[in-house]
Amino acid sequence: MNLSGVGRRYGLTGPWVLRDVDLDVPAGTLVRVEGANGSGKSTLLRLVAGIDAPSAGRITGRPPRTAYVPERFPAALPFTASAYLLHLGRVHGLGRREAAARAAAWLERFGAGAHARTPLAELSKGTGQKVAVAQALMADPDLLVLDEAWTGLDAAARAELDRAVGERVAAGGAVVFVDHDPRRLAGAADAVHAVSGGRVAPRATGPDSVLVGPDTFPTGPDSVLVGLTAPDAPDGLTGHTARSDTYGSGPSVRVTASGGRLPDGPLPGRPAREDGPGGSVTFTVPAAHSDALLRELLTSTPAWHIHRVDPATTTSRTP
Ligand SMILES: Nc1ncnc2c1ncn2[C@@H]1O[C@H](COP(=O)(O)OP(=O)(O)OP(=O)(O)O)[C@@H](O)[C@H]1O
Repeated sequence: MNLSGVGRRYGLTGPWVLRDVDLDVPAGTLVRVEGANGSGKSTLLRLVAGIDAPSAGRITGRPPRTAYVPERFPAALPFTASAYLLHLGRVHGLGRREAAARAAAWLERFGAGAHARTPLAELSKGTGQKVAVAQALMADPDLLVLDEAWTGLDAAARAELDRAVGERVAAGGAVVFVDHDPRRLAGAADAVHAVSGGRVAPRATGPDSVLVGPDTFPTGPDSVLVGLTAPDAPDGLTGHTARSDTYGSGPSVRVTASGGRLPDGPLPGRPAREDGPGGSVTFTVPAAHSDALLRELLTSTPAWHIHRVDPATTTSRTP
C-alpha cells in the first residue's frame, strides 16, 4: 500500500500532526515506526490501518484483509474473551465454526486458553492484550498494524507475538509496528520510519540502528484497546475494501448503546443511527470503523453504556 502526500490534523483548524507523508508498505515486509511520545506514531498507524482517514493526501492499495491492535482495550464490552473473538472472527468474515476454532487456537497459543470464558471486564491487562492480539491474528491479515501490541504481555507471549509477526511476513503479509522497546524485533525490520516534527522519514536499518533510547522503555503496562479493523472477509467472500472513504455493502457492525452524550462533530465512520426503546440508539458502521466508534462512545462524558455489538450485513451512511 502507499501513502501519498498524506496529512492529518484533528479538527478543521487543529495543528497538523502529520504532513506530506509519503510511505510505501510493500507486501511481505516488516516496517517499524518510531519517534518520541506525541510525535504522531499512533496517528500514522491509524491511517495505515484505515480506521482513520487522512485530512489531506491519498492512501491506496490497502490489502482487503487488514487487522489492527491499538493501544487501549474497551474492557467494558459485554463479552467473554471467546465470545468477543468469535464475534470479531465473524466480522472478519469467518464462519462460526472456523472463528471459534481460530479463537481457541490463538488464545491457547498466547497462554490465555484458561480465560476463554472470562468476561473481558474481568481480564488482567496482560490477558486483555492477549485477546487484543488474538483478534487481529485470527484473521490471517495481509496487513497487520500493531501499536505497542507487546506492552503488558508476559515474556512467553511477547516471544509468541514475535513469532506470529514473522509468520505473517513469511506468508507475504505486511506488518507495521510501533514499540517503545528498541530491541523489539531488532534487526528484523525491512524499513524503519521515524516520525518527527510532523514528518515521516525513512532511516537506515540494521541491528545497530536504534533511535529510541532505553530511557524511553515503558515503565509498566499501558491500558490496552482491542482494535477491530477487520475490513474484509477472507478468500474473496466479499468485495468490500477498508478504505475510510469507501462505503457500501460489506462487513459492518451494529452497536446498540444508551445513556451517553453525542459529540459535537461526526462520529467515527459516520454511522447510520436508529433510535430504539428506552432511549437506546443503534449505530450501524462499517466494520473498519467500529473500534473507533466504540472508543468514542465509551470515552464520551457521560459515557455510553454498550448493550450489544452485532455483525450487520449492510452499511448505510448518514448524509
Ligand atoms: N483524537 C485526537 N484528537 C486531538 N488530538 C489528538 C488526537 N489523537 C492524537 N492527537 C494529538 O496528535 C499528536 C500525536 O499523537 P499520537 O498519539 O499519534 O502520538 P504518538 O507518537 O503515538 O504518542 P505516544 O508515543 O505517546 O503513544 C499529539 O499531540 C496528540 O495530542
